[in-house]
Amino acid sequence: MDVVYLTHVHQYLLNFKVMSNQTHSPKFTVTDVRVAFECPRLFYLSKHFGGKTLFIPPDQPRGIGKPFHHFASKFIELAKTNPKFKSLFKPNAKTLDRESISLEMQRIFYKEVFFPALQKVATNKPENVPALQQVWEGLRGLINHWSGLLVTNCFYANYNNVISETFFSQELSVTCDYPLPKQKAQKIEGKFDSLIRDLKKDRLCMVEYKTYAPIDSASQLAQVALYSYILYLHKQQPVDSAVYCVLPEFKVYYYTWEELKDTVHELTPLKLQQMRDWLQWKPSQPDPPPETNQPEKLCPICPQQETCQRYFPPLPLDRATPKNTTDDAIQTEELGKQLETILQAYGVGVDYQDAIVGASFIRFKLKPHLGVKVVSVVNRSTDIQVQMGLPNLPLISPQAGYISVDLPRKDRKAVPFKDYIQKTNNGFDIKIAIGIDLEGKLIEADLSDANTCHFLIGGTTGSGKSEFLKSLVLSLIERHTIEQVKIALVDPKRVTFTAFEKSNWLLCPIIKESDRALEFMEELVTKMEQRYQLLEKGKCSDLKTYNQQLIQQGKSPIPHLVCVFDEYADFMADQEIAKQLESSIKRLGGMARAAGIHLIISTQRPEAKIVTPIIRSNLPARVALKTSSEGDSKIILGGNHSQATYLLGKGDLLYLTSGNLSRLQSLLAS
Ligand SMILES: Nc1ncnc2c1ncn2[C@@H]1O[C@H](COP(=O)(O)OP(=O)(O)OP(=O)(O)O)[C@@H](O)[C@H]1O
Repeated sequence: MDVVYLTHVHQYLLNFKVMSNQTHSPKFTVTDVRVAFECPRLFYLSKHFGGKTLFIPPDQPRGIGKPFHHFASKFIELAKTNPKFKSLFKPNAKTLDRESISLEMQRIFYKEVFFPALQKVATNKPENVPALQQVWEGLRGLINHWSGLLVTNCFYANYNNVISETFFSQELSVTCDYPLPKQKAQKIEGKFDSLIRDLKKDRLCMVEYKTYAPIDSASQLAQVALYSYILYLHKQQPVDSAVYCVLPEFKVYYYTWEELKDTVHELTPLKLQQMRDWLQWKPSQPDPPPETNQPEKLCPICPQQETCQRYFPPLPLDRATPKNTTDDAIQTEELGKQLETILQAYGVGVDYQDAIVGASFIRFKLKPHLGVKVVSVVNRSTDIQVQMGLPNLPLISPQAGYISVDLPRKDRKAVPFKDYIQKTNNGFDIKIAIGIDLEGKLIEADLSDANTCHFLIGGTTGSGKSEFLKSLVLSLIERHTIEQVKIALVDPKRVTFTAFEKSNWLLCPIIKESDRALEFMEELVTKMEQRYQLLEKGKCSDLKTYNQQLIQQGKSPIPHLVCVFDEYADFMADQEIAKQLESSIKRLGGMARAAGIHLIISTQRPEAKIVTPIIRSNLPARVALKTSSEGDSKIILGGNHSQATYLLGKGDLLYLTSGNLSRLQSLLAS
């Protein structure tokens, strides 16, 4: 045990003595409330011993929060006082160009404030320069966003006042006595980053900056809801909230006061009471503050991991939660009942029917009472997330006879490839493995079927797209001979398909360059045309029948060709290449199935300009792994299918074929 830790414990015991003599409760900050939502143990440790409380994902920058906050408020200060900023908004609002205003504001701020500071740091502490460069990246996004707001506000305010009316105030300390049951109250203090006004909406908005992408959106919501509430008390008017995540890329999470006001009263009193109870706990007592309900996500990046492990050692075995199936079933039943109760509390009457435990999530079946609309359950997804402490919104969908609410499993299981796919010969059926359904059944797609002959696959980084593509290719290899199928792999990232580099099933070496990819797509078109001529001669409608004919004549069949194209967005940056690629996909998509040629095209960035309508309409089957937005999900799955954004990543996927959407877990091949 180190000395610092022992000193902390000693300090704590002293504090504890003082605290336990107090009759009134300790003060909480809004940050304490956020931390308590994220992890009661981290809350406890930070209140007693201090220390860091941010869960920063490992790949994101550290130590830039303070300088970022400093420069963000410097920017507002400069914008309010420097006449050059004002003059940018002098022309008629209709003629203002947001982009050039943004660049000009960045230029002035860089010259007058940021660059001198950077120079100083470069001279005195050159090791801090990279961090400052990241700060600048974040500031650019922020200034860009604000320029948009200022331009809009110019329609509603005189150019002279628009800046001061927009940036209402900064870094303001606020406090309130939050009412608790039995006439008690809890003092809460907080210091928010900025208060701005959207003149179009005629709304104040509290802004929190974050220099990393927060892991737990539920606690973020609880935090901003509390700020909005305190500000509402102070200002006596509705106050929206926004979280600006400035890095790794600028993103705004916006919550209206109407969305927040219920949240705050539903969540805060119970949490405040729990926080008071947790703080009373002493190491010698039973029932310490519980661990976070997202241990998999948060514990590995906990800033006080070691202290926590020392302070809250695992329970002895006889007290640890038993892990037998009866208890699992009881827990599932309890969760189902909890869902029922939560929805009931919002006036949404449902009956919990039963649950199916899948590899990565549990599907709860809820039957809405007669007259209860499905949408009223869907609309409560944020409340379910917050009340049940879920890392993401749950996926809620109407099903035949019930509404399904999918909640993530804490102990999710991988589905090993070898358990489902054995070396077999599929004969003329060219099938690929998609994943395992809730009943544990392998779902496959037959590439000869017009609905599943070509695939569009999308998913953000970490969604499990590469693993999915690998298991798909392996399922072809394991069950088909090289006479039945040949595979072409296009891999601009150069790392996805390395395991297949020497495979006998490859039609040609793995394609990594855009020129070669274009050439190859042209070759596929030519091959398709040649095959059509053969089919015509043999009077066959497709390759399957033609091959049957060949085999009857004692000849070798012609193999199906499956082209798996990873990250094709990388090739769409160049307009000329994009056009040619699109034209090949169009020709192949429309006709290649009959010739036994199949396209499986995947992208990490399913943006409209990459997944163009032509590409979409020629790739009928879709697989969406977790996407980074609802919009991306809609682009892959079409229509209004925004669900892929609520998937859990790591191979959790939605498979759309002939209008049916199924949630599957992809196979993991070692
Ligand atoms: N089917 C699966 N079952 C269990 N874990 C999986 C599965 N698929 C992926 N994973 C896990 O998720 C992580 C990310 O997977 P993968 O590399 O395939 O993601 P990706 O979407 O291709 O992301 P990137 O584009 O960043 O490589 C992997 O480390 C892997 O361990």
